[in-house]
Amino acid sequence: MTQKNTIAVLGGGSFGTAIANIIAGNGHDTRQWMRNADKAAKCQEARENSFYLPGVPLHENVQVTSDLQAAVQDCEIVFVAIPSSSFREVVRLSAPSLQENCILVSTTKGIEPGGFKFMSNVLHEEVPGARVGVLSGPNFAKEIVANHYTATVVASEQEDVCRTIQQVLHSDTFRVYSSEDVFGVELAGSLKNIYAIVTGMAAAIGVGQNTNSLLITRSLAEMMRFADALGADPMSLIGLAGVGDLILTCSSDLSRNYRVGYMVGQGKPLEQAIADIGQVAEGVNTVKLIKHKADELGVYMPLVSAIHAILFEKCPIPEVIKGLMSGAQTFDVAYSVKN
Ligand SMILES: NC(=O)C1=CN([C@@H]2O[C@H](COP(=O)(O)OP(=O)(O)OC[C@H]3O[C@@H](n4cnc5c(N)ncnc54)[C@H](OP(=O)(O)O)[C@@H]3O)[C@@H](O)[C@H]2O)C=CC1
Ligand SMILES: O=C(CO)COP(=O)(O)O
Repeated sequence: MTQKNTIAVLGGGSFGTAIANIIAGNGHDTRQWMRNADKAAKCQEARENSFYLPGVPLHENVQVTSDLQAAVQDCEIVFVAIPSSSFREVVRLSAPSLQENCILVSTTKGIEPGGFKFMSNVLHEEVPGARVGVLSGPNFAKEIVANHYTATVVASEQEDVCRTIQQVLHSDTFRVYSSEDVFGVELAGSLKNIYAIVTGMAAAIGVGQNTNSLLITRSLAEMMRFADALGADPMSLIGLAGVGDLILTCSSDLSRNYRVGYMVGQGKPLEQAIADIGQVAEGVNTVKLIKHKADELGVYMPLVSAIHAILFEKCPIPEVIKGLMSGAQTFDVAYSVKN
């Protein structure tokens, strides 16, 4: 029998709601914070987040509130499921009411705009001395709440943080693997969004399975090259947070990033595609940041350059594909366990 905790989830979107339901289902007192008071009241009253996960009952142990300080007060653990663009602002506002020694876990798969900081960096900066973890893996919120068998990864430099989060989230349908490589896991979760846009676009122009397989595999090669250049362990990219999430989001229109790519592939302007999704697609901002970093470091990332050219440089898709197909034919596998 695991200990009963008081746990907050910051974020009223689909993933925050899915995580809150898992925690509550394991018997913990769960508070879900959302910024919009009307939405919070409706969710609390109707026992359903009809805005992001319609038709899914909220577990009775979930209390929804728009009062941030009340949400985090006395919590042993706080999950932060806020888009990267607002993540720092929310953590900063909550900081004064956080219990000393509480565990902070980011579920956000993105990089802060205007710099190159991951959410674990933001948590450490805003709450010095915090015990920090990150959660990432092939985890569509809709499938989690439908109880499809799912696994994820918690990464932390502190082993007891991983163990606690594993206990809090483990259920009959949800498994949590651990990792010490916070940077590798965050990098994986952020990078895969870019390639979900690429494969979504490819699907829209009618490519076959050969092409999809080519794209996913070469995406992984780029991800590993980039991780290596940044001093992360490329091998972390072959776990659930890397390959697992890459396969998931590059193969399904449940992915919002994939859907953005699909719509742009059909000829819709990027801004319109983002508006039509109505939820966060982190990959759009991540493309810009990774392209800039890859250029700075001299890392060869042809797919990142290609999608950047299409989304932000107005390059026609057929021309970009021609460029990709006529590029240098290099080594297939650049890493070996023997090295
Ligand atoms: N959905 C999924 O399947 C998964 C998502 N993730 C990651 O989780 C993170 C959150 O995603 P998800 O829940 O899906 O996102 P959604 O788009 O479903 O929801 C975003 C939520 O963030 C809130 N929000 C936006 N801006 C602010 C702000 N300035 N202050 C406070 N709240 C704000 C929105 O509030 P409002 O409604 O008021 O606009 C909404 O509740 C993302 O980084 C995503 O990559 C990870 C795994 C799976
Ligand atoms: O990360 C996800 C599933 O693991 C969700 O992907 P999207 O953000 O593209 O919807």
